[in-house]
This record gives sequence, C-alpha cells and structure tokens, in this order.
Amino acid sequence: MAGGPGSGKGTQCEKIVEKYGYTHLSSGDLLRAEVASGSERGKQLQAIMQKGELVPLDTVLDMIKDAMIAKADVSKGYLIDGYPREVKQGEEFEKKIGAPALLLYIDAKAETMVQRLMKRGQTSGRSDDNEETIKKRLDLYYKATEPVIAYYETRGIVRKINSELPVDEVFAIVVKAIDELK
Ligand SMILES: Nc1ncnc2c1ncn2[C@@H]1O[C@H](COP(=O)(O)OP(=O)(O)O)[C@@H](O)[C@H]1O
Ligand SMILES: Nc1ncnc2c1ncn2[C@H]1C[C@H](O)[C@@H](COP(=O)(O)OP(=O)(O)O)O1
Ligand SMILES: [Mg+2]
Repeated sequence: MAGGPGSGKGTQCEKIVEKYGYTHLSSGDLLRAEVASGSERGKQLQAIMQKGELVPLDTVLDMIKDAMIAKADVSKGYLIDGYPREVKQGEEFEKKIGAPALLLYIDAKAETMVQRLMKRGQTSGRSDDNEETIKKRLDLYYKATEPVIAYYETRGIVRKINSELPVDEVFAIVVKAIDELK
C-alpha cells in the first residue's frame, strides 16, 4: 500500500486486516518499535525520522523481511504499509522477496494530508507530526514515492483509491479492488 503521509494508509490497513485477516506490516511501525527499544540503531533512526527523511533502504527491507519470515507459517497474505517509498525499494523487494500482487494507492490532496496530520499530531505523540516535518515528508513523498506508483502502473497492478471520502466509503473502494483480485 502506498500513499502520502496522512493519506489514510494505516486506517485502511486496520480495516483490511479485520475483514481479510492479512498480516499487516507497517514499515513505520517496525521502525518506531526499534526506536522504542532504546537501541543504538533506534536512536539513529529516530533522528532521521524526526527530520522527515527516509531511513536507509537495507534497514527497512531487513525489518520487513524478518517480520514476514516470523509470520510465514500462519499468514494468509501480507499487507505492506508504507513500503516501497522509492523506486529502488521496490526493485530490491522484488529481488529479495518477490513481486506484489496489488498496489493500493491511497490518494488525497496535499491540503487534506496536512490537515489530517496536524490533527493526528495533537494526540499521536509522533515526533514527525509537526508542521515543519510534515512539509518535508510531503515534499519527499512527491519527489521519491510518487514515481513508485508510475513504476507499478506499467504492470497494471495499481488501484487508485480516492481517500478524500469518509473512511467507510474509502474502504468500500478498497474492498472492491481486493475482491477483483480473487
Ligand atoms: N477517509 C478519511 N477521512 C477523514 N479522516 C481520515 C480518513 N482516513 C484517515 N483519516 C485520519 O487521518 C489521519 C491520518 O490517517 P493514517 O491512517 O494515520 O494515515 P497514514 O498511515 O497514511 O499516515 C488519522 O488521524 C485518521 O484518523
Ligand atoms: N519504506 C521506508 N523507507 C524509508 N523510511 C521509511 C519507510 N517507511 C517508514 N519510514 C520512515 C520515514 C517516515 O517518514 C517515517 C514514518 O513512516 P510511516 O509511519 O509509514 O508514516 P505515515 O503512515 O504517516 O505515512 O518512517
Ligand atoms: Mg501510517
């Protein structure tokens, strides 16, 4: 699943897990867990995330791969949230893990994403939900992550979801995209 910061990826993933039982792996959550562990690597990651930058590719991919392996016995399929964030990440994922079946592209206007993140920032406690970092994350999203969508579009696996709608209406479109796969 791809989409800008605050577009609603996490919200939709939660609903997908509830309905389909897929294994949800959020690169952001995995990174935040490493930060919370207080490890030396966590400290380095925290500094990068607070600036709104991307952490090194190998770090994220290794974390995702380890999390996938840990769930391999019981998983009905994987829902990967927030990865790939740059074309290189997509290429490396295919080399080391495999090709995705579907890319859900959760799409909202920049203005909407900023509003949602500022609101989320009031309660999230996330060090990257502040005005300055949000701006950097958005810029980076348009520069690095949007090209990922074009990369998968050539293979016909992208489903663009209008995330300006209320959560349940967004989810209805998501369900249609997933059910078409089956
Ligand atoms: N369709 C929607 N309409 C209104 N608010 C939404 C919608 N989807 C998500 N939100 C809110 O926007 C914020 C960001 O959503 P989140 O799922 O955390 O996005 P992401 O994981 O893409 O950053 C959250 O506070 C969430 O409650
Ligand atoms: N695939 C990835 N590659 C590099 N950095 C990543 C990453 N996924 C997450 N990060 C880092 C940089 C992000 O700004 C930060 C938060 O990610 P996130 O929780 O997925 O954000 P959001 O759900 O608000 O879009 O973690
Ligand atoms: Mg999220």
